[in-house]
Amino acid sequence: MIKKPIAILLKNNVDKTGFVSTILSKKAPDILKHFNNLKGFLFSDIAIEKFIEEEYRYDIVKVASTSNKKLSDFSTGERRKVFLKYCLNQQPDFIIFDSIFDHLDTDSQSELSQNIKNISNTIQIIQLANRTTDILNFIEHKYEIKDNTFQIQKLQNKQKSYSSHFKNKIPDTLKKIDYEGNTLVKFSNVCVNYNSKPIVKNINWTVKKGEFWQLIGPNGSGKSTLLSLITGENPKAYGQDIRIFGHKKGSGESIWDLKKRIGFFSTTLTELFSRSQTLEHLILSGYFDSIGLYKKPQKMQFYVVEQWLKIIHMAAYKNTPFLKLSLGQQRLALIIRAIIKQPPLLILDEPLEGLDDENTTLVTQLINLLILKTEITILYVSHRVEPRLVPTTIFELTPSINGSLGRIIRIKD
Ligand SMILES: Nc1ncnc2c1ncn2[C@@H]1O[C@H](COP(=O)(O)OP(=O)(O)OP(=O)(O)O)[C@@H](O)[C@H]1O
Repeated sequence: MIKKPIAILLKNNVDKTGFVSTILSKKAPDILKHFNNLKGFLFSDIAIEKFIEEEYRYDIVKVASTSNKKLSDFSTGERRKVFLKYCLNQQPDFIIFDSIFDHLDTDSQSELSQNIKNISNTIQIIQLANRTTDILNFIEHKYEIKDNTFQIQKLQNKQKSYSSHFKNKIPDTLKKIDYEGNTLVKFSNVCVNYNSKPIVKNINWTVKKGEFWQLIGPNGSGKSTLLSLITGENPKAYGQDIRIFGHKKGSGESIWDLKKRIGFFSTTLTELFSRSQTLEHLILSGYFDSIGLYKKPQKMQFYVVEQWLKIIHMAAYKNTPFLKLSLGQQRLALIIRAIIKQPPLLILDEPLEGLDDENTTLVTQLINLLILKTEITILYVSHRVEPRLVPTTIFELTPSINGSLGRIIRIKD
């Protein structure tokens, strides 16, 4: 008989990978002991990353074999959908679903919730969540793990409220990188195709100093593609009418000139940091726009990082190798890395994914403070509605057969 589904809330300081591996290696503790006789499968970002790496290393298509497309060529949301199919094909006795709503648009979130509910009739489900609001509403057995003893306790129903992490100010940086102009990004009739499939069509978009934009649209509509045209990582930018910081794309500006003025965070960034650098060095590398730390930072830069580590309650992890931190901690650190130099343009691609309730509050407060106290322009991508985050303007992508079309929605002046 299939036992009832259970949900476990984990704080970001919990070593989730370690916890999952105790279950999959049949060493599950406490109330999970009965899983030790069963075959399990993990549905998570980390599992997906492992398959991406394998497909890349052996140049194979393993997961989406029917479409013959590598996982890396799907958008983050699409990847999760094809991975779920693969997961079910393995016919496990139980599935651990981790952070299920991350990267999914609202329709896909409801579809997946319904799918998991149906699956739970035949396969035992363990849902791992970082945010209380993410726990599936049909799950009655709710628990929490607060630290790396992996002790499982009944989840308290009372929601905790978190006070301000900032005393109305953020750590100052050494020397701000200024941009004199007023227009940071200007797209005129921009179109992108991949393998002759149109992705975005005739995009007209102007981003000005101090604005706070949210980029929305369903999975695969082209949000990350637009951002990669700005950051200089997409060769499709050439030959288009795109002006970044007043320079026309392809007019001779170097990628370093561009990187200097942009702070960038995406959940996919974690994949790039494979060497064993410490948390402190990782954040410091934000001053130099490099993946590793190759220059000696100034004393003041060390000091600023120290201030930030205190704010995010991670001072004790200063010398911990970045890859030893939990995924939520890694993401929080990468957000601070993007902000540390206080660039004119800050791009945050799904900054709240994988954060627990407390860290979500922290990053929300931080974004609001940046908007209130600095001239930083923020482009922010999220599928979630965060009531505490109110962008000034929304750029919405709506898919069409000829590629997604853009629409601007002004919220407030
Ligand atoms: N290198 C590539 N080769 C082929 N197709 C690609 C490539 N990169 C992206 N695509 C496709 O382009 C489309 C847009 O992808 P993009 O990542 O910009 O979407 P998105 O709106 O950010 O999606 P999500 O919300 O799921 O993150 C998707 O259909 C994706 O499969």
